[in-house]
Amino acid sequence: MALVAGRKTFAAGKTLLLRAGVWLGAEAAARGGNGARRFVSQRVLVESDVTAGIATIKFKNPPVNSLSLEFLTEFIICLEKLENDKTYRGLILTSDCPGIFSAGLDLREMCGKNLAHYAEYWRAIQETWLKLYLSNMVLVAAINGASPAGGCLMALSSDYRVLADNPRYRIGLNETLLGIVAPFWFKDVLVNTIGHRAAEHALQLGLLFQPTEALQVGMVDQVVPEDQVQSTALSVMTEWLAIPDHARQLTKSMMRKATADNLIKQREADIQNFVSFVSRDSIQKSLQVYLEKLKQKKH
Ligand SMILES: CCCCCCCC/C=C\CC(=O)SCCNC(=O)CCNC(=O)[C@H](O)C(C)(C)COP(=O)(O)OP(=O)(O)OC[C@H]1O[C@@H](n2cnc3c(N)ncnc32)[C@H](O)[C@@H]1OP(=O)(O)O
Repeated sequence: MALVAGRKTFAAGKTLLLRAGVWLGAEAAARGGNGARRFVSQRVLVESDVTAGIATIKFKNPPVNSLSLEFLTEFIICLEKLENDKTYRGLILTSDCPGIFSAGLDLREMCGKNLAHYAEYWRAIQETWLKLYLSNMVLVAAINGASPAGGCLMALSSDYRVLADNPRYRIGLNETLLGIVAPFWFKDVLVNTIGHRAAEHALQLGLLFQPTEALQVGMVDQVVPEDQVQSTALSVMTEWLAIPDHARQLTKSMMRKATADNLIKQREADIQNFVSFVSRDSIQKSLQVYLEKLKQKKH
C-alpha cells in the first residue's frame, strides 16, 4: 500500500493538503461476486452494493468518531468518489464505533493551534457539510450512537434519520454547553428540520434529546430497536430509490439551495469569524475546561 501526499481540489476552488499518511494505502478495494464492493481507508469504511446502487459509509475514528482534520479529509474524498460514480444512488451514514455515531468537532483541533490551522480546519468542516447537504444521492443516517453537535449536523444533513432506541444515544446541537455558539448554517439546518420555535429553544439551552424526545420534536424520523437500525435504513432507502432520480434531485435542490447558498456566498467571512472567535482567550479557556471535564469523567 502506497502512502499518498498531494493536493485535492475542492468544488469551491480551494485546496486541502492531503498529508502524507492520511490516505493510507487508501483503496484496498475488493469486489465480491455478488456485486458487493469495499473501500478501506483508515478512518472511513465504505461498503457498497453495486447491484442496488447503495453505499454505506461507516465512521471509524475511535474512540468517539470525532471530526478530526484527518477524518474529514478521508471522508470528503470518499464522498466525492461516491458522488462522481453514477453507480451509487443512495448512501447510508453510520458508525463502526459501538455506542457513538459521532462526538462532533474534534475539540483538539480547536485548542492550542495556530490561526492557519483553525482556518484549514473550518474550511474542511464547511466542505464536508456542503458535500453532504447538497449530495445528489439519497442520504439516510443510521444513527447507532450518541450524536452531539457536529455529529447531529451530519445526521440533520441527511434526507432521513433512523435512531436507535437507547436512552444513552442523545442527539442535538449542544454548543452553548461548551460556551460556544453554533454557526448560522448549523442553526439554519436545525430550523429547517424542527421549525423556528423548537430550534430557538433547543439551541439556546444546548438540548441533547433522548430518542423519544428527538422523534417528538422531529429531529429524527424513526426510532427503532438498536438491532433494526441498519435494516430499517435499508428499507427506507429502497423506498426513496423508487422515485425517479432527476425529479427527486431537483426537488431536493429546490428545498436546500437557499440554505447552502447562504454559506457559499460568505464562506471566507465565515472562516474568518470562526478563526477570530475560536482563538479568543475566553473561548480557548472554555474549550479546555470542557475537554478536561470529559477526561475527568472517567476518574
Ligand atoms: C462565529 C462562528 C463561531 C463558531 C464557533 C464554533 C462552532 C463549533 C461548532 C460545532 C461544535 C462541535 O461539534 S464541538 C464538539 C461537541 N461535542 C461534544 O460536546 C461531545 C463531547 N463528548 C461526549 O459527550 C462524550 O465523549 C460522548 C457522549 C460522545 C461519548 O462518551 P463516552 O463516555 O463513550 O466517551 P468519553 O467521554 O470517555 O470520551 C472518550 C475520549 O474521547 C474524548 N472526546 C470526546 N469527545 C471529544 C471531542 N468532541 N473532541 C475530542 N475529543 C473528544 C474524551 O476526552 C476522551 O478522551 P480521553 O480518552 O483522552 O480521556
